[in-house]
Amino acid sequence: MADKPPASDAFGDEQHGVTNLAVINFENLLLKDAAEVETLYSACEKWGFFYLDLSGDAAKEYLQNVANLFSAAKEYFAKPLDEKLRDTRKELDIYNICGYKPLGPLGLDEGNMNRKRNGSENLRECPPDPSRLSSFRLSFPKGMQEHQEQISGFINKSRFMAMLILESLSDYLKLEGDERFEAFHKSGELSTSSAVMQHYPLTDLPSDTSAGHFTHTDTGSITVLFNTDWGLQVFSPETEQWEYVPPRDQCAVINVGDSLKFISKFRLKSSLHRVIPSSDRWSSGSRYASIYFLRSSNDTRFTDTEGVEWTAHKWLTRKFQNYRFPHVEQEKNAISTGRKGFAGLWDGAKDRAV
Ligand SMILES: O=C(O)CCC(=O)C(=O)O
Ligand SMILES: [Fe+2]
Repeated sequence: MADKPPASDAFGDEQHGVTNLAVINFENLLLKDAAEVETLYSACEKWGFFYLDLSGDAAKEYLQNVANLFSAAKEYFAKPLDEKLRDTRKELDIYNICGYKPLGPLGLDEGNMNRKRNGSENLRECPPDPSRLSSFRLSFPKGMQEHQEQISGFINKSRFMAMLILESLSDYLKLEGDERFEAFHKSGELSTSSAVMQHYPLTDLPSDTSAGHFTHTDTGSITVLFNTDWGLQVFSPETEQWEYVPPRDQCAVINVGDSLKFISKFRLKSSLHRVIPSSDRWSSGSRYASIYFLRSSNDTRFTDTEGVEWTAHKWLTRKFQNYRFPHVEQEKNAISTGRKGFAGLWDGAKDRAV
C-alpha cells in the first residue's frame, strides 16, 4: 500500500515547504494491486508527481545500476570542458541534443532567473535509431564509452518502469487497444525517448548564469528521475506555491509530461517544476541527476491546451526552441510552462509572490 513521507521530511526552507507526494510501491504495481493502481492514478490526476518506492528485491539490480551511473556521471563531468565539448552531436538533432550540452552562455537555454542562462550541463544518450545505427555507434560519447552497458541498462530498466506505469493507468481507465497509453509508445517506433545525466555546479558558474534548472513542464510522457541533493521544486497545483521534492532513499521521482497530459485528454497533470539552489540541503557544491524520459512515438498526434494540433516530434522541437527565447518571449505562449504569461522564475527574496 502507498504511504506518505514521514514527518521528518517536512523541512523545506524559510520560504518553501515540502510536498506531500504519494509513494507508490513498484512491486505492488507489478502485482496489479488495485488499491495501489488507484493511488497511482489519483497522484497523476492531481499532481502529475509521485515517488516510486523501489526498495524491494525486484529493483535491487536497478538501484545498483543507478548508483553506478552516478559514479560514471561524476567522473564524466569532472573532465575538462574541451574534452566534453567533443561529445556534442548537434548535427544529429539540434533540439534534442545528443551527447554533451554545456551550461551558461555556451549552452542554449535561458535559466530559472530573469536574464540568466541555464546552470546545468548535461549528457544525453539517445537509444539507437534503427535507420542510423552506425552513426549512433559513432556518436556514443567518447568520455562515457566504458560505461555504455550501465547506460543501456538504465535505459531499458527505466523504460520498463515507465511502461508499467502507463499500463497501470490504462488499466485504471479501462482503455482498450489503440486507446491504451502503451500503444503510443511502441518500442519499434521512432521516438525521442532518452537518458540524461545532469550536473549542477553551485560555484564557478559563468556570469549571467543561474544555478539550477529552468522552469518547465516535461515534454514527453513519463519521467523517471533520481537526484543527489535537494533543489527540485514543483509548483503545487493545490496551493499554487513552490514546494520542494526532496530525494528519497531507494525511490525514484516520477512525473507526467505534456504528451501524456494531451494523450489522456487532460485527465493527467504535467506539473511545472524547476531546480533552485536556495535550500541549505544542497550544499555539496555539485548536484547530479540521472533521468530517463519516456516520450511517445514521433508521429503521435495530439492537441494542446490552446487547441493547436501537434505531432510529438513537432511539440518537442517547438518546446525546446521556446526555452532558448528570452523569458518575455516565452511568456507569450503556454509552451514552456503550461501557462501563458507565467515563467515561474526564481526571485530569491520574494519568491512566494507569484
Ligand atoms: O534535476 C532534477 O531534479 C530535475 C531535472 C529536470 O526536471 C529535467 O531535466 O527535466
Ligand atoms: Fe523536468
